[in-house]
Amino acid sequence: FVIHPSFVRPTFTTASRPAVRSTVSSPLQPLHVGGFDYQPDDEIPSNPITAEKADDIEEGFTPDPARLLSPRLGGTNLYLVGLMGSGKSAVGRELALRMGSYTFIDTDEVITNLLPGDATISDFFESEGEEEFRKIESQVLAGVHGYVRCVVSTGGGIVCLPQNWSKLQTGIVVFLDPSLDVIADRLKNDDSRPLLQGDDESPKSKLEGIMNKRRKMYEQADVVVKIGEEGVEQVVDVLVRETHKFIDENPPKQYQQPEDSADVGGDDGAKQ
Ligand SMILES: Nc1ncnc2c1ncn2[C@@H]1O[C@H](COP(=O)(O)OP(=O)(O)OP(=O)(O)O)[C@@H](O)[C@H]1O
Ligand SMILES: O=C(O)C1=C[C@@H](O)[C@@H](O)[C@H](O)C1
Repeated sequence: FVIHPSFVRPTFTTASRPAVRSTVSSPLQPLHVGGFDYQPDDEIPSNPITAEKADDIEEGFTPDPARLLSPRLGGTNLYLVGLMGSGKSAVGRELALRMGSYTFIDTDEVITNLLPGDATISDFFESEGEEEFRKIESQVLAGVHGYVRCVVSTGGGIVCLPQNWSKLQTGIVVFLDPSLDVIADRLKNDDSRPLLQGDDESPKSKLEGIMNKRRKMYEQADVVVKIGEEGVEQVVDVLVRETHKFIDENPPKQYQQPEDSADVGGDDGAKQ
């Protein structure tokens, strides 16, 4: 497999390509509609999607909180991390759809599209090894993080390389955390995850070994979504609620004039 770095760019499946990051001056925008307890009279930012929703509010319609996330994020990407089978792709796709103005990107899919012919990630692992895969994955993440308004489903091992965190942390990182039993059950008939192949150990015990090594890294995420038996829709609901909460608790930093400079030339508080 030879992948030239200049080809490591995401290909967008939606008609519109997201704007480049340099157009965003402030990552998180405050929203007058705070979390879920907005009032119908509150001002909604002038964005075609939320403006349309504002009319709905006046008619007593409750807007989808997922829609309300977009203006609060101001273009900031959401990165979903977690073990293989935790639902990053299924949940990420549904989330982007419900947010309305966000594009879904799956880094595993971007990598697969870069491989020749019908080659799969498992083929790449077999022929080039995990270390080479991690290099490509890092390059893909470096390409993806230059775009805004994306929900990014990442490969399960993306958290392992410290340099990837400098990219992930330009966005909000969300850890999807179902139990290992749930994951093992979801993947029992799926042979597309190379790290779970081989008869030496059961898939569940392999998952356990991988999780033991990675849990500390996954838990660096900004938002943790514990998952039981919830379906994809419900997981999106919880993710959206927890992300609103995260933004409430971590409001954008406003520019503040340093106290000293505000006093320059004044009568009181002047420096001696
Ligand atoms: N909450 C859920 N309830 C039921 N099934 C789910 C749920 N989330 C995901 N699934 C199913 O589990 C399987 C694995 O999910 P998915 O491919 O989204 O995981 P992933 O985290 O993206 O995995 P990988 O990192 O290996 O790509 C899929 O068949 C998906 O439809
Ligand atoms: O957990 C992992 O290391 C992996 C998860 C998948 O998403 C793929 O990125 C690949 O199979 C490796």
